[in-house]
Amino acid sequence: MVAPRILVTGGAGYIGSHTAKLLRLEGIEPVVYDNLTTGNRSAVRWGPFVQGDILDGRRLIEVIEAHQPDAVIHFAASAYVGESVADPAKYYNNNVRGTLSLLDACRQTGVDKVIFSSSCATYGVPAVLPIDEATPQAPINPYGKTKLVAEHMLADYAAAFALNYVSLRYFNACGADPEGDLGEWHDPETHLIPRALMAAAGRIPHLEIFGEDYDTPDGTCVRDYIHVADLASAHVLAYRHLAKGGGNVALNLGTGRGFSIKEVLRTIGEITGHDVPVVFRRRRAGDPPALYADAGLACRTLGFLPRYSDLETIVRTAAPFFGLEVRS
Ligand SMILES: NC(=O)c1ccc[n+]([C@@H]2O[C@H](COP(=O)([O-])OP(=O)(O)OC[C@H]3O[C@@H](n4cnc5c(N)ncnc54)[C@H](O)[C@@H]3O)[C@@H](O)[C@H]2O)c1
Ligand SMILES: O=c1ccn([C@@H]2O[C@H](COP(=O)(O)OP(=O)(O)O[C@H]3O[C@H](CO)[C@@H](O)[C@H](O)[C@H]3O)[C@@H](O)[C@H]2O)c(=O)[nH]1
Repeated sequence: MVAPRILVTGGAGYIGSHTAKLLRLEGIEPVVYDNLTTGNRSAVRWGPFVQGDILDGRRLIEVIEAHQPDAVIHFAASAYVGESVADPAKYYNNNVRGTLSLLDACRQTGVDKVIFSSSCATYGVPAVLPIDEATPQAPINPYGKTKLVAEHMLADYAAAFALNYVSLRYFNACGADPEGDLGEWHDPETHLIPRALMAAAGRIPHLEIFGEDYDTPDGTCVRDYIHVADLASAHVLAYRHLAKGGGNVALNLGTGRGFSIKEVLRTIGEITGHDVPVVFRRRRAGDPPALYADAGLACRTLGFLPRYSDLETIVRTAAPFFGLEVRS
């Protein structure tokens, strides 16, 4: 039997590169399609690389015709909440227009399975926690709105054309490849855990904490931190679900536990032996106070069970990329 092949848009990025590695280990060839705006060429090591933009529909069709993938995993997007508030045009263009361009290329070439990177940012400020998939989706920032539009596009294309999909609503991706091959390499880096590790390592003078006056137990934002290796495994499971004729579905990918910024910093101090120097700033626009998942549906539908997503393992795997030793 010929090995399955998957087109991985955004496969040079953080979550995409970890997923490409796992696909290869699982006997599936990842063909990475990425414009390298935030991704790294050096992170593409487990299959062919094509440099291209999802907005370029003609090129997408050429690449799909050349490689004949069985499915697409669609990571490529602009993905910063704060930036999306300042520059919504960038987000509507890349995330909405880009996804439309990709879905049209799939339709024209007969690719009928799509796994999409959605986000808990589509829920906005939920009335009830934890967030299950029936929670109303009312995003409060342009980034979350573009992800919600893309989810709607998938559902409408699936209803009208021969398309099957899984939308995966990730909570906060973090950590690094447990074997040390890949990490989170963004420039500039904006995410909490890498910024905190940079501050602990003395690479930046301090971590800025955006808001200490939220209605949360210690006043800082609460998030559900899910290890990137667990996210990668969910994509393999989602592909297998579609390959065996499983139905269209949107699933939360989280742990079910929320941690405040201060709790994250405490774990970093314990594991690395370095305190994180902090300064407090005002709230960042577009941030909900608390987000954590009810992750039961992904478990029931895909058999998804996080293995690496405790804060200690997250910090242990990520810290070495910032030159920090971890305590045994
Ligand atoms: N990091 C998180 O916590 C998180 C949480 C929820 C959802 N997501 C979603 O997961 C996906 C991957 O996120 P990430 O953290 O790995 O981000 P990332 O920035 O590391 O990866 C995105 C990749 O897409 C590529 N890309 C962007 N626009 C493109 C375009 N027009 N054409 C081709 N390639 C393009 C980038 O070069 C990069 O390699 C995104 O869709 C993001 O919205 C991320
Ligand atoms: O230097 C920093 C960086 C972040 N934060 C705060 O830490 C929390 C987490 O922020 P960040 O790591 O930037 O993640 P999110 O803004 O939650 O967004 C990430 O997680 C979302 C799901 O929650 C994804 O959809 C996005 O793509 C991804 O960037 C937020 O309260 C931030 O305000 C700080 O206080 N200081």
